[in-house]
Amino acid sequence: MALAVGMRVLTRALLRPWARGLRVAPGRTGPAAGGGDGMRCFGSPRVLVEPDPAAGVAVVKMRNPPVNSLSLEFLTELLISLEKLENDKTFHGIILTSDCPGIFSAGLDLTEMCGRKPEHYVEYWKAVQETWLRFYLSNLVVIAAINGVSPAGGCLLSLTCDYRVLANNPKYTIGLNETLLGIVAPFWFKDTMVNTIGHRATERALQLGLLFPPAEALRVGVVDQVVPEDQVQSTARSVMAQWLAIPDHARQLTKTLMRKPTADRLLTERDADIQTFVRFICRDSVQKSLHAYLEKLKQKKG
Ligand SMILES: CC/C=C\CC/C=C/CC(=O)SCCNC(=O)CCNC(=O)[C@H](O)C(C)(C)COP(=O)(O)OP(=O)(O)OC[C@H]1O[C@@H](n2cnc3c(N)ncnc32)[C@H](O)[C@@H]1OP(=O)(O)O
Repeated sequence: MALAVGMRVLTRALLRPWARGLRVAPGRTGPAAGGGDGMRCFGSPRVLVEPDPAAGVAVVKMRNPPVNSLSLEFLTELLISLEKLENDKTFHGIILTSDCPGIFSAGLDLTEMCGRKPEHYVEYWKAVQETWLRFYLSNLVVIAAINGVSPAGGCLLSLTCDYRVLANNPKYTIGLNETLLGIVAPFWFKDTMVNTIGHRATERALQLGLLFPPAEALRVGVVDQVVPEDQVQSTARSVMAQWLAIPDHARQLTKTLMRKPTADRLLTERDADIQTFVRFICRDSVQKSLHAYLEKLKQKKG
């Protein structure tokens, strides 16, 4: 309880400067808006929220084209949407999905980690930490409907969810591929993966930077279910119904029991983790690797 309140205060303090100037998307009644009860879609430029109040569920669609890279602004908007839904007693569950065809999320925004000042890296890393903490510890049931490729930070975001449904498309790979970029997944990325697939599988996946296609992702346990692409949303909804049928207080306390030790490790080492990130990302060799990787992505088109 104290942790939840502390985190809210912290989020508000962290978000205030970034949130300035954020526009709320004009409301419209969407197909998932719960029929005739008049509740409208809301959100922000990069996050569309489709509420279904009758079910107590909101579909949160990431729409930061072209690849839903997790920029500072996008993370801020995601956090604001999450907080808004958590504070509204109508909602007990969120389905996190993408509005960008074929891409769940390309992970952390490489342009936030390249050629910037150290102060920017501090601000960015705080936002990445906060996003992980808030999603990982959310009292809501959070289900990822993974309808696209999901490397690195995109995979991490899905690992904060309580359940992952992946579309069965061989292009939709998922994993923590940081080593392929010449960077190292921080301890809390690693811990989240260990909690999901175990130590040995994580050791292999992280060292080799493995991006698992659907069948492999299911076999190793990175995702809980693989379904035909046109059934991802409906499957996420039926899974949500099962989770929401459990007495909420018992489920929430159990989630906290399972996840708090992992979250506490980052909470106690937060500042040190920021320093580690900034020192690491400022290294010439790391900047060179990231620039070269971004260049390779751009040249792929040519
Ligand atoms: C001590 C701790 C230290 C460090 C820890 C740091 C942790 C980092 C974790 C991360 O998340 S790093 C990011 C890892 N992400 C990736 O490796 C994914 C890279 N992207 C791709 O593989 C592909 O873009 C895609 C498979 C996601 C999509 O492919 P496709 O549909 O063919 O699109 P394009 O490749 O043409 O990309 C379109 C456009 O978007 C830019 N872009 C792609 N990914 C990112 C990204 N993560 N950040 C920023 N920008 C990205 C790409 O450069 C293209 O830009 P244009 O200007 O050419 O349009």
